[in-house]
Amino acid sequence: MTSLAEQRCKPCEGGVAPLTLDEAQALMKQVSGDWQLAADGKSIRAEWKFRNFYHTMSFVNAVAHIANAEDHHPDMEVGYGYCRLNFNTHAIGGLSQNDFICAAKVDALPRT
Ligand SMILES: C[C@H](O)[C@H](O)[C@H]1CNC2=NC(N)=NC(=O)C2=N1
Repeated sequence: MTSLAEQRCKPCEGGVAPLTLDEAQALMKQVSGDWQLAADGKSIRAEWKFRNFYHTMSFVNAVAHIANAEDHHPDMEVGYGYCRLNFNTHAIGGLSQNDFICAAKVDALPRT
Protein backbone atom coordinates (compact mmCIF):
# COMPACT_ATOMS: atom_id res chain seq x y z
CA MET A 1 0.00 0.00 0.00
CA THR A 2 1.36 3.44 -0.89
CA SER A 3 1.69 5.51 2.27
CA LEU A 4 -0.34 8.71 2.50
CA ALA A 5 2.84 10.80 2.64
CA GLU A 6 3.91 9.43 -0.76
CA GLN A 7 0.61 10.31 -2.44
CA ARG A 8 -0.27 13.58 -4.17
CA CYS A 9 -3.45 15.60 -3.64
CA LYS A 10 -5.97 15.52 -6.45
CA PRO A 11 -7.71 18.75 -7.48
CA CYS A 12 -11.10 18.98 -5.77
CA GLU A 13 -13.70 21.52 -6.80
CA GLY A 14 -16.74 19.74 -5.39
CA GLY A 15 -19.05 17.16 -6.88
CA VAL A 16 -17.75 14.33 -4.72
CA ALA A 17 -19.01 13.17 -1.34
CA PRO A 18 -16.95 13.93 1.77
CA LEU A 19 -15.47 10.97 3.63
CA THR A 20 -17.86 9.18 5.93
CA LEU A 21 -17.05 9.04 9.65
CA ASP A 22 -15.96 5.39 9.22
CA GLU A 23 -13.65 6.29 6.33
CA ALA A 24 -12.18 9.21 8.28
CA GLN A 25 -11.62 7.05 11.34
CA ALA A 26 -9.79 4.48 9.22
CA LEU A 27 -7.49 7.16 7.77
CA MET A 28 -6.82 8.55 11.27
CA LYS A 29 -4.84 5.35 11.88
CA GLN A 30 -2.42 6.37 9.12
CA VAL A 31 -1.51 9.79 10.57
CA SER A 32 0.31 10.58 13.80
CA GLY A 33 -1.38 10.81 17.17
CA ASP A 34 -1.00 14.59 16.99
CA TRP A 35 -4.12 14.72 14.83
CA GLN A 36 -7.62 14.80 16.24
CA LEU A 37 -10.78 14.16 14.30
CA ALA A 38 -13.49 16.75 14.97
CA ALA A 39 -16.60 15.36 16.66
CA ASP A 40 -18.64 16.05 13.52
CA GLY A 41 -16.06 14.20 11.40
CA LYS A 42 -15.65 17.21 9.10
CA SER A 43 -12.09 18.30 9.89
CA ILE A 44 -8.84 17.28 11.55
CA ARG A 45 -6.64 19.44 13.73
CA ALA A 46 -3.31 19.33 15.51
CA GLU A 47 -1.18 21.62 17.64
CA TRP A 48 2.60 21.79 17.97
CA LYS A 49 4.74 23.74 20.43
CA PHE A 50 8.13 25.22 19.56
CA ARG A 51 10.92 26.66 21.62
CA ASN A 52 10.79 30.08 19.98
CA PHE A 53 9.45 32.11 17.06
CA TYR A 54 12.28 31.07 14.74
CA HIS A 55 11.41 27.37 15.10
CA THR A 56 7.69 28.10 14.87
CA MET A 57 8.06 29.99 11.61
CA SER A 58 10.42 27.41 10.14
CA PHE A 59 7.64 24.84 10.63
CA VAL A 60 4.97 27.23 9.32
CA ASN A 61 6.98 27.89 6.16
CA ALA A 62 7.50 24.17 5.60
CA VAL A 63 3.75 23.60 5.98
CA ALA A 64 3.05 26.45 3.55
CA HIS A 65 5.41 24.84 1.05
CA ILE A 66 3.53 21.53 1.29
CA ALA A 67 0.20 23.34 0.93
CA ASN A 68 1.34 25.22 -2.16
CA ALA A 69 2.94 22.15 -3.74
CA GLU A 70 -0.23 20.10 -3.15
CA ASP A 71 -2.67 22.97 -3.82
CA HIS A 72 -4.45 22.06 -0.61
CA HIS A 73 -4.42 24.54 2.21
CA PRO A 74 -4.92 24.34 5.98
CA ASP A 75 -6.30 26.96 8.28
CA MET A 76 -3.40 28.03 10.47
CA GLU A 77 -3.23 29.67 13.89
CA VAL A 78 0.26 30.82 14.70
CA GLY A 79 1.89 32.64 17.61
CA TYR A 80 5.09 32.70 19.56
CA GLY A 81 5.95 29.04 20.17
CA TYR A 82 2.87 27.38 18.74
CA CYS A 83 1.12 26.44 15.52
CA ARG A 84 -2.34 24.90 15.14
CA LEU A 85 -3.43 23.41 11.84
CA ASN A 86 -6.94 22.55 10.76
CA PHE A 87 -7.53 20.65 7.54
CA ASN A 88 -10.78 20.18 5.72
CA THR A 89 -11.78 20.32 2.09
CA HIS A 90 -13.71 23.56 1.62
CA ALA A 91 -15.05 22.51 -1.76
CA ILE A 92 -17.05 19.63 -0.26
CA GLY A 93 -17.64 20.90 3.28
CA GLY A 94 -15.90 17.95 4.91
CA LEU A 95 -12.88 15.71 4.75
CA SER A 96 -11.26 14.19 1.68
CA GLN A 97 -8.20 12.04 1.15
CA ASN A 98 -6.34 15.29 0.40
CA ASP A 99 -6.61 16.34 4.07
CA PHE A 100 -4.98 13.13 5.23
CA ILE A 101 -2.28 13.27 2.54
CA CYS A 102 -1.30 16.76 3.73
CA ALA A 103 -1.47 15.71 7.40
CA ALA A 104 0.88 12.78 6.68
CA LYS A 105 3.29 15.09 4.82
CA VAL A 106 3.28 17.46 7.82
CA ASP A 107 3.97 14.46 10.09
CA ALA A 108 7.04 13.68 7.97
CA LEU A 109 8.62 17.12 8.51
CA PRO A 110 11.70 17.19 10.72
CA ARG A 111 11.02 18.61 14.19
CA THR A 112 13.57 21.14 15.40
C1 LIG B 1 -8.45 23.22 -7.61
C2 LIG B 1 -7.95 23.16 -6.22
O1 LIG B 1 -7.78 21.81 -5.85
C3 LIG B 1 -8.88 23.84 -5.23
O2 LIG B 1 -9.13 25.19 -5.55
C4 LIG B 1 -8.36 23.68 -3.83
C5 LIG B 1 -7.34 24.68 -3.37
N1 LIG B 1 -7.04 24.41 -1.97
C6 LIG B 1 -7.97 23.90 -1.15
N2 LIG B 1 -7.73 23.72 0.14
C7 LIG B 1 -8.66 23.22 0.96
N3 LIG B 1 -8.37 23.03 2.25
N4 LIG B 1 -9.86 22.88 0.50
C8 LIG B 1 -10.21 23.01 -0.79
O3 LIG B 1 -11.35 22.68 -1.18
C9 LIG B 1 -9.24 23.52 -1.68
N5 LIG B 1 -9.46 23.63 -2.96
